[in-house]
Amino acid sequence: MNASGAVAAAVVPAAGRGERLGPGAPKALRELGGVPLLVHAVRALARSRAVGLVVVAAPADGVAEVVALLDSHGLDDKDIRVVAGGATRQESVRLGLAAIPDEVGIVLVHDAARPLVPVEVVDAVAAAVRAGARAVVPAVPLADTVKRVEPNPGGPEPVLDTPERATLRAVQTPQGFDRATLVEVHAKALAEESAGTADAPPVTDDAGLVERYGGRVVVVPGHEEAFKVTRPLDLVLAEAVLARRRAADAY
Ligand SMILES: Nc1ccn([C@@H]2O[C@H](COP(=O)(O)OP(=O)(O)OP(=O)(O)O)[C@@H](O)[C@H]2O)c(=O)n1
Ligand SMILES: C[C@](O)(CO)[C@H](O)COP(=O)(O)O
Repeated sequence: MNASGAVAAAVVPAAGRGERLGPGAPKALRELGGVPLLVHAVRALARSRAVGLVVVAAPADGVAEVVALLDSHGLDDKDIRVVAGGATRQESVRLGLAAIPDEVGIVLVHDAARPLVPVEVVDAVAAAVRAGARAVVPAVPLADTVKRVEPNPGGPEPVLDTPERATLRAVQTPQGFDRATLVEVHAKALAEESAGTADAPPVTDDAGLVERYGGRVVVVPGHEEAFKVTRPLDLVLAEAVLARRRAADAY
């Protein structure tokens, strides 16, 4: 714990291209309400008293730009560091993690692409790790029925089965970890990839790595406004949510 009472550091992977959002700047630098997604995401973390340090993994050719951007949005008084991200989300997280001082025991990983996560979710995830869980994910129940299919791009896809919806959750970030656990699973994954012995498909989140190596992951309630800006319609929704918050003077 540092002098401010904060117990956790956060890694913000922000080095993605945002291909699904369409042509333009890297997604983290695209604007929502006139402010880059990354700035919203960092502010959301900085609002939490649990978070004492934020490490941003920026596009590799955009580190100086991201430093200037964060400064110009008044975030220069926080402990925020910027490192070069990698070719995959997993690599960006690993590079961010390497920049966290050894004494930090709890690490949150939060997508720059989830700009509107409420501070209550950040606090709840950090509190669950502080209470002893090694890996914590916020998640929400699904609104749609989900079917597993045999992929057949461009054609009809035979349905294999329908998982029971009550047992499914859509997983968000920040995900929270005991630091040693997160460092260990990232190191194992890197070793397997380097040796060419990885025998499972790449994971899409950090908790997935913990699961892969036999660790226990628990879910806490997420929030519908913590959705990820992935496709153009998500940006339309995010603008509406932000406008509502601004009208309510919450921003
Ligand atoms: N090489 C990468 C790829 C992704 N990310 C980050 O991981 C988060 C979640 O990824 P996603 O939303 O899938 O972002 P992109 O990879 O940018 O999206 P797309 O797949 O549409 O290109 C984002 O904050 C993104 O910037 C990252 O830091 N480094
Ligand atoms: C980490 C994540 O946001 C949890 O839902 C998600 O797995 C990222 O996946 P993506 O393929 O990078 O969109």
